[in-house]
Amino acid sequence: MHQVKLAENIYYLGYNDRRTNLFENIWPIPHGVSYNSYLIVDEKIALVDTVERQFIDDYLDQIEEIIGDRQVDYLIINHMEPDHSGAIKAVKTKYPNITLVGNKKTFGFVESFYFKPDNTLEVYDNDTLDLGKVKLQFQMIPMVHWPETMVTYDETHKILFSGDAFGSYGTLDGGVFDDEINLDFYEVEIMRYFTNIVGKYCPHTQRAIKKLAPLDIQMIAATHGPIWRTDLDWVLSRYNKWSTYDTDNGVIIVYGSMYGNTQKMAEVIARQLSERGIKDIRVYDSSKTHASYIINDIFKYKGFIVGSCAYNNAMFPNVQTLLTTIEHMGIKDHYLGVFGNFAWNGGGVKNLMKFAESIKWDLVYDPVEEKGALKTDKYQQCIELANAMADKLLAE
Ligand SMILES: Cc1cc2nc3c(=O)[nH]c(=O)nc-3n(C[C@H](O)[C@H](O)[C@H](O)COP(=O)(O)O)c2cc1C
Repeated sequence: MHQVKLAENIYYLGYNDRRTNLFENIWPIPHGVSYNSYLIVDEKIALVDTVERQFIDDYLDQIEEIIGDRQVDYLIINHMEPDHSGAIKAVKTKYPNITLVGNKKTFGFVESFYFKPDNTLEVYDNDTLDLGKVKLQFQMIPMVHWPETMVTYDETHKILFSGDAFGSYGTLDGGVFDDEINLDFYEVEIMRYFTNIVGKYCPHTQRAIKKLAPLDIQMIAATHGPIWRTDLDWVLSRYNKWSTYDTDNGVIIVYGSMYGNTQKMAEVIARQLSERGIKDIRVYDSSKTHASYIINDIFKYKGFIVGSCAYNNAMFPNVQTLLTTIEHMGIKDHYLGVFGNFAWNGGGVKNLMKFAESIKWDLVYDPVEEKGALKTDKYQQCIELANAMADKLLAE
């Protein structure tokens, strides 16, 4: 097997998952995902995180191929989510004297998921661990994106083992380091990973970025996606932009429509936005496009216009699911427009307005609600809604 090294004695031990359709059983991963673990072979031997359980056998074989009959002394647990902690039990069984390195919260999770840990090293901010040539330092970055999350910094090689922070969807198809890969592919995958998985924790991400800023980081080795050793700014600048809700001047229009009346309103609004010079307009049918992609675009563009037909006194179910996810993520700082369609007592727009009240985005125009086919009066209001959105965006 190829041995991929980050430094003379630091090995990449990663696996590509091209079988799983939904990450966390929610988010589509048509281009798969990698689970990255790292092995540091020094006077002491340390693993940094493990892999998803389907890869356990080969993972243990790979470790043995590198270290022979030496023992692994430390397992550093930056993050306990099972896609990285899945092999902990197997590693402990194979190397029973191993010391688990984590923080106060880590070991509680180890007990919840696997076993009561007996041999542990509890670390705090700035604590260090000496492996011989390699000196490791620990920093806590809670809620990026679990409570126990921490990062491990190799002071000797200036490598940041960052856990899920700076991770990406997408398998590593041969290329492992950023300079081995055409990054256009990851442009989409890394943003979707951030917005889907870490997006709820933007303030925590900002705190983490500021906390890690004083470190001289020459390489970032995350638990998913490429290892960054050449253009670190590529990933750092993007994480910084997204986690500050820094959006561009575009509009996402999402609708829920059974028979096309709500869709028609969406088309009118989209065309008027275009006539006003807005170039980035994305129109999505909530039944067709997974929330993963729509949420991703909400992190890209400042304008969001949502429409729904009335459906059993409520809004269209797929729109409801999307809005619940957006609300739950607490995405901030957008312009909002609302429209819909009904036949008797409504339910769509009424409930869209509840979303508007709770999300507290800037509602640019009164909600537009048509009964059945789009007629002149409401057509005009769709135009005015689009104009109000364009006015806001063009004034930015
Ligand atoms: C299953 C179903 C449930 C509906 N529930 C409501 C409702 O609760 N209130 C209402 O005013 N109209 C209701 N309607 C009527 C639709 O909202 C109306 O026909 C609307 O024009 C559909 O918009 P669309 O063409 O975008 O699907 C319902 C229609 C269907 C088929």
